Amino acid sequence: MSKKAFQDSYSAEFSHCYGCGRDNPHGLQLKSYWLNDEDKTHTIAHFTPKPYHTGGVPNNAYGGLIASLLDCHGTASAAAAAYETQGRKMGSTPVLRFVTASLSIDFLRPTPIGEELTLCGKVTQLKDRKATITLSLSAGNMLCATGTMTAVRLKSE
Ligand SMILES: CCCCCCCC(=O)SCCNC(=O)CCNC(=O)[C@H](O)C(C)(C)COP(=O)(O)OP(=O)(O)OC[C@H]1O[C@@H](n2cnc3c(N)ncnc32)[C@H](O)[C@@H]1OP(=O)(O)O
Repeated sequence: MSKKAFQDSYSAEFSHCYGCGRDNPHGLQLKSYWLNDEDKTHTIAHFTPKPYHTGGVPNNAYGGLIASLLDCHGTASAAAAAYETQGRKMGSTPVLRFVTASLSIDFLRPTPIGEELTLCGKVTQLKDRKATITLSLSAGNMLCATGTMTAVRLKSE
């Protein structure tokens, strides 16, 4: 994908996140995007779990991995939506950076290892510093997990 990922617009100080930091060689380096340029309401990311991401049951991904992926996709989606609402280019200052205040996940069925996963997000509410995001994770047409997140924008100081 040639488009710039949301996380690639994070400033250097925010680029070491375990889940999505481009400067963390030990991390997952998740990259999130708008689903398409016309409809900037839905976000998407992809990730293929490696064998060492197993939760112990052979060929099934670790639940913590799924939580990490949804965590980073959700906060990135919140940031993108906040910039969009303000009509600003992502990454421009003052920086709009969100952290997870709460994350609830339903693990609907086992998530396979070695298959490309699709993460989807939608910011359903954005009010002052608080965003509500609905999330999903699928393998092919199989919905494996859904989530709801509250993300809070960091104060500028
Ligand atoms: C940054 C780089 C990007 C990568 C991010 C990856 C995602 C992560 O893993 S982030 C790490 C995990 N998260 C954290 O460590 C956050 C720890 N918690 C905190 O720092 C604070 O509790 C924080 C920032 C969430 C909220 O504190 P504070 O800034 O004082 O917010 P506060 O003014 O109390 O509340 C703001 C709004 O959020 C709501 N809120 C705060 N906490 C919660 C919560 N746990 N659940 C639901 N709503 C909440 C409040 O009710 C309030 O809403 P409203 O405006 O409607 O009244």
